[in-house]
Amino acid sequence: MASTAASPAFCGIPKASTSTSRSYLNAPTSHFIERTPIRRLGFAAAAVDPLLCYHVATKMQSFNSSSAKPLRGVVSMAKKSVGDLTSGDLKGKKVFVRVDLNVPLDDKQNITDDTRIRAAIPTIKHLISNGAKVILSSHLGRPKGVTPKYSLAPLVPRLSELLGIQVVKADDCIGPEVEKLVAELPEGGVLLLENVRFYKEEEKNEPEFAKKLASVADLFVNDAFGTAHRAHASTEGVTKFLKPSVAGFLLQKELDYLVGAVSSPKRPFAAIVGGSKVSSKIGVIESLLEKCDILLLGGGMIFTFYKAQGLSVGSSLVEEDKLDLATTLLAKAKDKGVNLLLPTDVVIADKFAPDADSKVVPSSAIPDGWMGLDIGPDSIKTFNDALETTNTVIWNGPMGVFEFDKFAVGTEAIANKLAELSKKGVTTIIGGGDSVAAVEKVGVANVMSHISTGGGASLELLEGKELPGVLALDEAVPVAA
Ligand SMILES: Nc1ncnc2c1ncn2[C@@H]1O[C@H](COP(=O)(O)OP(=O)(O)O)[C@@H](O)[C@H]1O
Ligand SMILES: O=C(OP(=O)(O)O)[C@H](O)COP(=O)(O)O
Repeated sequence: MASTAASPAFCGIPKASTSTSRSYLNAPTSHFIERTPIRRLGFAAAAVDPLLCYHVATKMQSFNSSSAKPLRGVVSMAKKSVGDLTSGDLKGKKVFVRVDLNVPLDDKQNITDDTRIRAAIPTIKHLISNGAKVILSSHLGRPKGVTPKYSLAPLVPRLSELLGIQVVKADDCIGPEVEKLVAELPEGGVLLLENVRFYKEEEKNEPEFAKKLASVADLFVNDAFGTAHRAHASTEGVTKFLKPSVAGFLLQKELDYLVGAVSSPKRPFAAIVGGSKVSSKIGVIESLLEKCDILLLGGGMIFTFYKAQGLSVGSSLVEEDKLDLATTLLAKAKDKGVNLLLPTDVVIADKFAPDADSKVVPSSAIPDGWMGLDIGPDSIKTFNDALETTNTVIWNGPMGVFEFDKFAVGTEAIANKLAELSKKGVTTIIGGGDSVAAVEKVGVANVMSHISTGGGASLELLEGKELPGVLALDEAVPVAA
């Protein structure tokens, strides 16, 4: 399924050969709005060297955006790593491992991008080779209760193939069946629990639920960087019941790069925010205004801003309860002198489909019944000109519904621009499953400075927020000088 030719940027992870766009063409609209369908990763598997830096900076504070000096206030908080654990710590031990296997599945439950599975492998292999009994936990999508299409069952064959052993799958994530399967697990065996979000207690981080999850294990490894910004039972709650609780290799690598990159960015520093998780990400814009010199908005994010300005947006994606926030953000950008650019033209469609009728219109002229699915050519030019002046760019969220070729132009143009800038020495950071999928689709992922598995997580890091899934982990024992 996967080619074996690993590019330098992918640091040893075999690259998937699956197509990422066609497989979404038959997906219902809700698929695109509800969850991020494509996951890609860069560096993760790379350095699974236990002697890597364990000092993970997890806490950042505000800094002055207008300053050309390095950003200040990054506090380093060293976290214990799975690489710190000896064979003696692991052999025969039941290890609860939180991974982010939130991969896209097509209508037939085929995995259309296995990057996040591949990204999880190094930590799991390390545990297996040290004789641990591995209990894997993940979410998939945003199910409301038990929802068969969000079962983790379709992941078992690929996981088994990549690990070279048969992974056992539980039908639940807690309860007697799980206890029995864990009891039967041999040293070096792997059990995959069912989607942890089938329980509402997961996202509520209910202690009793966390206790039940933890009850089958001896220690905890968190390797789910893409979910590290969520204080959920399986990311944060279980740490109250499992000691040690340590960082996995992927989590560690992501933080090592991202914290360094955003603590002292070369300026001008630009952020590009798009995609469809508007309510999750619009709040990030406020803190980006404190940190960035240029802010470019695209994707499904923009219509809430247009509507807040009194423009009609047809049937485009809008978060009605964020209109006031959008107005405030526009005013704040002006006050702070941040160059916040909204697209001046958009590609609109008469339906959410790859074969929709489409046309380019000014942002102020979206007719009723039409929806904006991409940024237009004038906007691409304006965005490219603004990006030309930058020295660091972080991008999360596609500029349009790039899964449909007709609406992929804006996203592909930005991907190409960032590739061009990267080759000239600009630091380019791409975060989020779909954004990374987009640069992959264009074939320029390899030239970017950093490819991250987490969109929301990387933005929250940039915001200066503490990631609860990291904060809850044990602190590293200081190394003697
Ligand atoms: N104008 C738009 N309307 C609806 N969905 C959009 C629009 N622009 C982009 N999207 C969708 O946003 C999704 C990605 O959003 P998001 O999950 O926030 O990004 P990431 O996975 O990179 O973090 C894609 O599936 C894309 O189709
Ligand atoms: O896909 C994810 O985040 P991302 O789209 O921000 O990269 C993670 O799996 C977290 O999913 P969530 O945003 O449903 O908590």
